[in-house]
Amino acid sequence: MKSLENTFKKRLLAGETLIGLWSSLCSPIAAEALADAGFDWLLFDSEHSPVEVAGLYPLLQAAASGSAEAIVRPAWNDKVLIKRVLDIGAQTILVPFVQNAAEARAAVAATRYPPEGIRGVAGSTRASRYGRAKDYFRVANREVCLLVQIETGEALEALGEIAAVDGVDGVFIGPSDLAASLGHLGNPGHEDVQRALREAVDQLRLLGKPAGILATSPEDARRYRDWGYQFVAAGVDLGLLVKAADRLSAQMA
Ligand SMILES: O=C(O)C(=O)C[C@H](O)[C@@H](O)CO
Repeated sequence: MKSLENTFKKRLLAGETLIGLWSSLCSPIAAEALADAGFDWLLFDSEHSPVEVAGLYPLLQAAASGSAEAIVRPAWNDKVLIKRVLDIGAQTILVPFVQNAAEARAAVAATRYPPEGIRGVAGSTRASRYGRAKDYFRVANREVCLLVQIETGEALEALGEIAAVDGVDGVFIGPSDLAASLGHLGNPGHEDVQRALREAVDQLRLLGKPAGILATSPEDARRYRDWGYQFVAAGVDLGLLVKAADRLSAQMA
């Protein structure tokens, strides 16, 4: 038995634009249903949802049969959390709150087995197909896709050095946190924030590093895609559910 190829990474590095959905629901039923909704990727967020590593496991299992590639956002740039998320079979991870090149290098090291990094070794995990993937240790480092998240003005200042870190495959800009950091909490649509988002993608394009972002409306998602963001979450599952429920109840009022 062979290791699974990371097709998200392959497509991203080939320059494809990949449209995804952000998942905060922490529901294996929702994960299974959404994984076949036609998105290229589905991100399970354990930073801003109540799911822990044990709860991520059934989400990854549920999404595995679908056409969307699973991505996990660990709660923090923490080598233990990253190791545990990789062990349960996530191949692509989005590491939040990376502020400078040193933090980006720490994230890279956490995702790599020695000698390239410091990831701890487990014999039988979902990642190694329970030890049956004979090529696993040979290809594991290569198949990890590391996306790092920029969330502050300080991190934007360091964008060039973060993007240049070997092993960083893509840079995701978090509009909500960036808005807060730039003094516009709750208003990522503010012109200062939008200008910063546009300048960030322009800079990343010049550096040849894929840029990602989260939108909460199709209009925003299309605009970000048109600006050159290459992996774009077009919405959040919980938000979609709430909007649809509110609309239905209003129609019945
Ligand atoms: O800054 C952002 O934007 C994010 O990090 C995404 C948020 O955590 C949130 O909107 C996800 O539901």
